[in-house]
Amino acid sequence: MDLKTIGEFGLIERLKAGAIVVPDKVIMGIGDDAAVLKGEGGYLTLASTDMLVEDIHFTLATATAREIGYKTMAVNVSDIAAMGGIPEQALVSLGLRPEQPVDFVDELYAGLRECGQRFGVNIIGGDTVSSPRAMVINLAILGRVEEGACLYRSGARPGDVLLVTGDLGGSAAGLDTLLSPRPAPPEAVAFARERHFRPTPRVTEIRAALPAGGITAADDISDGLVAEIYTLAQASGVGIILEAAAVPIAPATRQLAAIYQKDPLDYALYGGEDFELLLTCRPDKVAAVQEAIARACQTPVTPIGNVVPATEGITIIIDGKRLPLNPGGYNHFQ
Ligand SMILES: Nc1ncnc2c1ncn2[C@@H]1O[C@H](COP(=O)(O)OP(=O)(O)O)[C@@H](O)[C@H]1O
Ligand SMILES: Cc1ncc(C[n+]2csc(CCOP(=O)(O)OP(=O)(O)O)c2C)c(N)n1
Ligand SMILES: [Mg+2]
Repeated sequence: MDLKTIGEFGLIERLKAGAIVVPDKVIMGIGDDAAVLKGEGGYLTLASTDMLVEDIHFTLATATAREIGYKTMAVNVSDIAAMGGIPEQALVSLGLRPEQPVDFVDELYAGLRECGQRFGVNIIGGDTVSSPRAMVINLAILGRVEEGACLYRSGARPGDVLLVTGDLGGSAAGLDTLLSPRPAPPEAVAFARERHFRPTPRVTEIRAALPAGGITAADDISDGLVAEIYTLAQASGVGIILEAAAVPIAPATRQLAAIYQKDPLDYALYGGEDFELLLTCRPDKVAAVQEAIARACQTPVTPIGNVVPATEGITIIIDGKRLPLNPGGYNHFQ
């Protein structure tokens, strides 16, 4: 049996067995955006890692070293945000071809530091090795969250409202403009490429929202909204109704979808790499959460659906009809 058969998530399921040998400090191991460990001073410790591989996550033909660095830090910070946490420390590991210019690595680190500076993350170590072919950059991140405030994927309950920060599909639209350039309004292209290369991890948003209370679960959108809805629903043992018309899509993303003859909803549902937060919230707290985030920043927070009992399944309302939500999204190996 090869990896294509079981896919990325089938593989991760297998890796869980026997992984924890000293459970004392482990509150959450494999299975959420970050691992959760017992910490000190009223805080839990968060730990996560994400890797970017040449020609899978970026191509050197379309991405600058600075963009690759920025994005590597941002996607990791996003995993800490998805736990409700504050990012703090990073370790960076590089696999580089010997011919790669030194300037490239300098710029990569400029990007890493730029994003690190923005979110208060130190680079405290890492590893450097040669790689015969694809370039690889891995970042491991540590953060912290107050005991009792940590947000898991498993906390959603029937009756909760499904919320999403920002807007969706911009990153996928940006990828189209990079991989197959077509004549398009420069502002739309710039917007979408910014979404693709410099996503904003939603730390400010979630930190502002937590004191309002009522948020029951969180997950960041790396593999696509639908993939994360399935992940969250499965972890929480619930069903979901997604309201297609409510999914926030920026005008620039719609413009590009028209140019690429794509359905903008497809970008938003299946594109991935938006690094927005998918949240569930008790219905009586939605307004308070929205107000708390509005006080802290400009990022919109949009209700896009409802949590229902698992027996109702995972569905989407399109044009007034409730249909099964087709699973899909990014899966390494498939
Ligand atoms: N090779 C691996 N060994 C152990 N745990 C892994 C491995 N790959 C992924 N995981 C864990 O599986 C879970 C799901 O991973 P993933 O879907 O990549 O999360 P995310 O989308 O938040 O990065 C996480 O808890 C992650 O730490
Ligand atoms: C050249 C190129 N092709 C395709 C993509 C799209 N893409 C690559 S990985 C990915 C999903 C997210 O990456 P993953 O490693 O699964 O992140 P994680 O879920 O671990 O956070 C997407 C949409 C891209 N960014 N660049
Ligand atoms: Mg991952």
